[in-house]
Amino acid sequence: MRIWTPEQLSKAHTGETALLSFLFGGVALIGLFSLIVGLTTGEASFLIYFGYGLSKIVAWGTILGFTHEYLLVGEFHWSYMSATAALSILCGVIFDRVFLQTRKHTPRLDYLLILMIVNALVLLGSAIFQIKVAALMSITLAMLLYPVSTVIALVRWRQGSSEAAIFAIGWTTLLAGLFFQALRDMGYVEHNLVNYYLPPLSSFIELVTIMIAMGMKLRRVRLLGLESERQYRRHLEQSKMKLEGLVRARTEELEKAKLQAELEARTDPLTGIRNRRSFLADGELCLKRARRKGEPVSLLMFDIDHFKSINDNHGHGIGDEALRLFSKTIQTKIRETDVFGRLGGEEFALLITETPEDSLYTAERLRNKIAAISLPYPAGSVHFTSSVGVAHGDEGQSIEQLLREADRALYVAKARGRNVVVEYATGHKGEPGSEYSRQNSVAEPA
Ligand SMILES: Nc1nc2c(ncn2[C@@H]2O[C@H](COP(=O)(O)OP(=O)(O)OP(=O)(O)O)[C@@H](O)[C@H]2O)c(=O)[nH]1
Repeated sequence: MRIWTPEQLSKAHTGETALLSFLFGGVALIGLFSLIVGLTTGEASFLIYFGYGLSKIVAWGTILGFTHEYLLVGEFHWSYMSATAALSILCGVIFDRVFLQTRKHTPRLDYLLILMIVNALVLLGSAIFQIKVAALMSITLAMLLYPVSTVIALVRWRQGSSEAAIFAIGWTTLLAGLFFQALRDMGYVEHNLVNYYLPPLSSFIELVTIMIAMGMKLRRVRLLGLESERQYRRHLEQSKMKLEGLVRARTEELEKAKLQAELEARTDPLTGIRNRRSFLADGELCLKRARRKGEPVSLLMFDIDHFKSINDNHGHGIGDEALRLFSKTIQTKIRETDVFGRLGGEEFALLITETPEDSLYTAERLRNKIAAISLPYPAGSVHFTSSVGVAHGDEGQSIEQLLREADRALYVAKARGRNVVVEYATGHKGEPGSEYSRQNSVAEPA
């Protein structure tokens, strides 16, 4: 028993009021802060924490007697304390499950938390229906199960969650406060002002500590989000580069295929020289260029003599080889600017920028080279000759006209016994028999 002087009483009352304002104000502030963060970030744990803070204000307000003093004046009943304690336990355990993600990471221990929730509901029911025995049993079980959250927090810490360690400190502080209160209520600890407010203070410290743990978790989640965003961007960049590489490679492939297709469209597959279409196109260009420069142009048309008999006597393979050797021989003896092509079958054409005399000399030279070809054959070698018709582009003819003229000269060459050069003489047009003025006895130019 202690007798207070009025000053002592006033001083103690002021101190008590300051402490209570600090505790309840602090809890209210934390609750409000959680509500705002929960609403702005959409984080469920902050909203539940707001409920937890609110339930603490109600529970401690009732346990410390303020509810009966100010709200339910003259209506004290034990069940109020049980009901508010049940609500506080309920909110606290629901928060633990969400914050520590026990269902996902510690599924077995999670059953104990579910048991705590069920027990809290039983306590609430006992309070509502005022069944004292059930309430006492339920509150005792709740106290026994309280350390489970600390154990789970330590397990989660071992699993790598650093904020779980802070949570464990906070929850253990609360445990210590509740244990101390139980000792005090059972008479093991002295009933004084400090001991009276120690449990709510520990509950307050728990609330602050867990708030820190929540901040840590929020930061970690934010960093994880940033990291995964960075990884996603990097992945996107890599995919983009890969795709660009693929597109580039595909474009190059298509470009190559296009060039190849163009080449094939212009080339005779057997001899590798221009085909008829390509010869006509390039020949026309060559004609125009020569006219623009004032250069003379001549067209030489070749036809291998008795080619059918080569096929018939030695086989089609040798015939093909003869065509290849023929075009190779001509190709190696002409200039790069000359236009040479296979018109079809055993017929070839060559457009050269030379004077009529020089072109006849070239025709004769080439005819001789062809006659000298020796195509190896298992039973010896194959020889062949070629007749040549020459036309000169001196009257502005088109390439087709020149070809027609050279073809007529070639026809005469064949008629004259083959292996000769015959020139289409434009100057004698209209005079029958005299238009093919020259043959293989053309004189070499000086
Ligand atoms: N091996 C082979 N033969 C071909 C090819 N193209 C055409 N020929 C053959 O060439 C021969 C041409 O025969 P003709 O038009 O009668 O002429 P030719 O036997 O040379 O007689 P002349 O021209 O009068 O001297 C035909 O038998 C064709 O089948 C080819 O690409 N390869």
